[in-house]
This record gives sequence, C-alpha cells and structure tokens, in this order.
Amino acid sequence: MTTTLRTPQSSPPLPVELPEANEPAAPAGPLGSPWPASARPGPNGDLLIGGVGLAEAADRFGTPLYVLDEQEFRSRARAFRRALPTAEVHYAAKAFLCSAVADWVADEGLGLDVCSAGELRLAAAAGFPPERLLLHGNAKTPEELRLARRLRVGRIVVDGAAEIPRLAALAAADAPQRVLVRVLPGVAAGHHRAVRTGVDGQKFGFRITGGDAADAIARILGQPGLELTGLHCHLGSQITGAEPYLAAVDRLVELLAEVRDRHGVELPELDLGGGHGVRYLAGDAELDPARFAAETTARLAARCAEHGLAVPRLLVEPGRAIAAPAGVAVYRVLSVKRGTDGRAFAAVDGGMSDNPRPALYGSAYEVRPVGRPATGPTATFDVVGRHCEAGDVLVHGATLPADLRPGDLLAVPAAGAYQLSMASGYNLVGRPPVAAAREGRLRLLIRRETVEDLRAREVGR
Ligand SMILES: Cc1ncc(COP(=O)(O)O)c(C=O)c1O
Ligand SMILES: N[C@@H](CCCC[NH3+])C(=O)O
Repeated sequence: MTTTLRTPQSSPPLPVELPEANEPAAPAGPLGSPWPASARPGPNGDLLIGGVGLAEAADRFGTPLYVLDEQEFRSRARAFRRALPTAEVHYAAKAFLCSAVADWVADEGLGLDVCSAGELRLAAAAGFPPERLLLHGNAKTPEELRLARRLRVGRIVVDGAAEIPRLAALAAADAPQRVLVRVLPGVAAGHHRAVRTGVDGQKFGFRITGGDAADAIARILGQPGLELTGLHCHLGSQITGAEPYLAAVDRLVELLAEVRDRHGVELPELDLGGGHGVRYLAGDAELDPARFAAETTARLAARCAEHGLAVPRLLVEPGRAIAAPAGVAVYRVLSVKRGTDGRAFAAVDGGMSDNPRPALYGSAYEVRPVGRPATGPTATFDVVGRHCEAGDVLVHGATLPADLRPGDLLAVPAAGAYQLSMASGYNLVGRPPVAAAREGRLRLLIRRETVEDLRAREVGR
C-alpha cells in the first residue's frame, strides 16, 4: 500500500521562461555587481551604500567596519521566495546572523537554518518563529537536541545514526518531531574542496551507496516520535550553475522511489540545501534564483512523473546568495610599501581576522578607494592585513591610485557572508562593528569588540 503523507505541490510546475545564465538575482546598480544595487558615487569620491556615505560611516564608527545594505539583503531574500513560491526558503544563518538579520528574514517570510545552540538561541531570543527553524549539524550535542525540542523547532536534519535514538527519546508520539535525513547524492560542487559536501568520503550525512541512508530511513520510520518528512542534501558552496542540483534531484528522486517501494511511504519534502553562487568579481558567474528554480522544479516534476511519485515540496537554504552581496567592508590604509620585486603593499587595519576567506580558500575580491578622487595614474597593490602572517593578503593585484597613502579608505564588496561569521580573535585586534544602511540612515547593529570584552572572559591567572 502506498501512503501519501502530504502532496503540497501535486501538479507539475508551469513552464517558466528562463532568464539568461548570468542574470543577477537583484537589479544591478550603477557600479554593477558585486556592489549592492544601491551603490553609487557620492560627493568627494565617497561611495554611497543604501544612501549612506562610507567615508562618513567610517568617521562615525571607525574602521574596519562592515556595512550591510538592508534593502539588498531583503530584495535577495524576496527573489528566492518569488522564484520558488511553493517551496520553503530557509536562510542559512551560518553566512551571517544577528538579531536584525533574523528580523529581516522573518519579515520576508523565510525560514532560518541554524546549526548550533548559539544560532538557535540567538534566533529564539530575537523572536524568530520556532516552527520556521530548521536545525542542522554533523555533531549536534544532546543539549542542542534537547534545546531544539524545548524551543519546538520545526524540523531537525538527522545527520548521523546516534541522533536517531537520542531524538526519539526526546520526542513523543503525540507531538512527533519532524525530521529530514541528510544523504550524500554523490555530487561534488563548490568553489573549494573544503566546502564540497555532497560526496562520500567526508563527514556529513548518510551514504546512499552501501545502504547507510536506507538503514537510517528505516530506523527513523520505525520511531513513533519521529515524523520523517523528507530527504536533505547540501552539495557545496558558491555553485554557479544549476547542473549539480539537477544531478542531485535525479539521485534523490530515485531514493524517494526506493523508500516508497520498500516502506509504502511517499516522503513529501526534498531539501536541496544552499550553495547558490554570487559574484565576487565583476566577471564572475552567479546562480540566478529564477533560473535555479525553473530548472530544478522542471527536473523534479519530470523525474517524479517517471517514477510515479507525487512531487514533493522543495526546500532550499541559501546563505551566501542573500547575505554576501549586501555587505561592504571598509578598511583604512595604515602603511604603503614597495616590496623587493617591485610589488606594492597597502596594509590595512583589518585582515584575516575579519575575512579569513582569501587565506583559507584563495578567494578573490574587488576593492576600491573611498572618500578621495579615484582619477589619475594607478598602480598594482596587494592589499594586505595587519596580522602576523605573510599569507594575510585580502586582495592580490588590486588596481588602486598610484598615490595611495596612509589614511585612505578602501571598500571591499561581497563581504556580507562567511567573513564576520568566521571572524577570529587573532592578535586580539577585536572583531569589527556592523552597521545597517537603509534609505540614507545608518544604524549600528553590533559594536566593535574591545579588549575589555576579551578580558571579561578571563576568570583566572
Ligand atoms: C546544510 C547547509 N545548508 C545551507 C548552507 C548555506 O550555503 P550557502 O551559503 O553556500 O548558500 C550550508 C553551507 O554551505 C550548509 O552546510
Ligand atoms: N565558509 C565557506 C562556505 C561554507 C559554507 C558552509 N557549509 C566560504 O566562505 O566559502
């Protein structure tokens, strides 16, 4: 007997006109992507973001400083919802989370994907609706599972066998916990091997090959306190084409059919994770949400029809694609030097402690001067950080004014994801403040971390 638990999206989607492959998620502004759509030149060489001058912002809050363009964040969140009207879009908190961001995500009608007690508690304290929370993690502690239950999070993604009895013991048959099971579709995608998570041989999820996923599914289905709503995968991050998602859909629909054949159950949800790529450099490709949506929903409908399955509801978890383009980092040049081989270095007051991505993944960024005329001769600089490592280079080979000098400001776009959320305490410089710009107003969301903050954790000597 076949049980259809729920079929939220039972008819195949209408044909959708595909946008051009490189079409941006949000309309580009005068500076083009990777700058926020609101970015435009201001008086005296200033750069306006959300109507706020970055030079003025730097005067007010000091540097390094992160400015978030609230409208850019919101319009990118909205673009995902518009592209996938019958899906659930969860913003991935790991990209960057604070209470204001939780508010924007809630206002725009998205869910929130969290993966620690910290992210969970911050979201709950900000008043984020718990039923729209989804908890991830390959190593959730028993306390995190208890907290998730106590806060009544909507869904938990089961990532390992030990979680099944732990969760089952916390859940009750009269108030079952909705869970998804994370599986490895065998698709490698993403900008660096450290972020490719869709294949066997890394720490996340259950292997489909060898039967681990099938065993986990059978065990979950045998627990009256757990309601298995579907399958989850996350392939990797900074994926710029839809093809890897289509390959994952193929594999996951096969698994849904196997579950139906073995257990007589049609699982009603399919979560394709995040990973949608953005532009860091003007010439980069980005994965447009509308194109992603059109291609994946068409493939899903076709594969489900082949297997005689009702089309499950899609879930997606974009993080970077919503947050990265909304952020601009502002640094002040502290020192300008010529190297032995004729290279020029511009050393700034931040570095790998606020943006570890270049050092970790070799990531490239644009940079432009702010608050001074950018006309005149240019030279090539490595924009380096202030930390005690030669590898602390934020931007390699940047074209900047040849007369760049200490005191000048530099702005780096696409800085809203995986920078502050991965910031460290290296050299005790303190993490930078975050301010939100909207309609010409700037408000501080997070103040600068001070040595007093760091010393407050010391309880002995
Ligand atoms: C399970 C899961 N979902 C969503 C994301 C968000 O990814 P991205 O910021 O690349 O969209 C990640 C991180 O890559 C993840 O591990
Ligand atoms: N930190 C990575 C992305 C990891 C995504 C988390 N699964 C980056 O900056 O590209």
